[in-house]
Amino acid sequence: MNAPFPDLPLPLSPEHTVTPLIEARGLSITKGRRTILDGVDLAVHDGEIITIVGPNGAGKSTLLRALMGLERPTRGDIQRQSGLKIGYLPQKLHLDPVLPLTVERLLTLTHRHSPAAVQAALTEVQVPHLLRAQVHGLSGGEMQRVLLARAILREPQVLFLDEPTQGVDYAGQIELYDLIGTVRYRHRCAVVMISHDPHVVTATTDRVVFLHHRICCAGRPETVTRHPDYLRLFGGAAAGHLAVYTHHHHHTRPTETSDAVGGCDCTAPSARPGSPHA
Ligand SMILES: Nc1ncnc2c1ncn2[C@@H]1O[C@H](COP(=O)(O)OP(=O)(O)OP(=O)(O)O)[C@@H](O)[C@H]1O
Repeated sequence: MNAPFPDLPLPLSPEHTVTPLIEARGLSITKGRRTILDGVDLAVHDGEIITIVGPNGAGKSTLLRALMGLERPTRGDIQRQSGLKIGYLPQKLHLDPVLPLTVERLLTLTHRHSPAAVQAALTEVQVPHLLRAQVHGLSGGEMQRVLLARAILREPQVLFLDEPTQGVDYAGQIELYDLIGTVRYRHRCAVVMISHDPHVVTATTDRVVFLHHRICCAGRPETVTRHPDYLRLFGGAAAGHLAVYTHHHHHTRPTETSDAVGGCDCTAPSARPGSPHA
């Protein structure tokens, strides 16, 4: 596994370590009587890869959508750098299974891009041959690469990826995470992604945020994966996998990421009134 562009230090410039691209403070979202997010503080800095992990229904997609501005906070606020350009790979794309749709058309459906740009994006995600393929005939891994191409075509400053490796086998997942790492360097963008498989992702990320409606712990992958709350939910096997698949990217990170923070009460469901566990 080669580290892409290992000589390029990140974050990209000192001022970016000070002013985040996006910052959520005390973010809470309730739907009906359910608390989906509860007092989440999270800053996204230029050039970093943040991975949000957590069990089903923990609020990961809701947090991603809130950071993008697609969900309104019930409490707290989210600051976004003005004119911020984002790219989004959604968890589900609702496409009419009856209508024929080529990859080329999918990539230009909502935004105009030159044929050269479309071809370049497909080449970057290593599926240049799929330009004229029908979307409905793509494999899971091909579809995720096409959706990644669609997201990077917008030259985003922040790339939001909601489970980018779903439907992809284990070896394919590692390749895809490597590709995401390369995209981050090539496009100089931050990446915020959700993963269901903390085993694989930990080595490709600068910072892991372990979410269970609130942030249970956050920090560098090797620290979070040893956190008692993390081990309680994902099991000790996670730490073992980390040893198998480890990158050694030599770049700097914002200082706040240097240690795991936080403590989770997710094993004490009824601890707080109005908690989502109640
Ligand atoms: N509009 C809504 N109304 C009521 N509940 C909702 C709504 N949207 C999401 N939820 C609930 O909020 C919880 C968090 O959903 P979310 O999709 O953010 O979780 P997640 O961590 O991404 O889950 P998964 O890993 O299964 O994709 C879920 O229990 C979901 O059913």
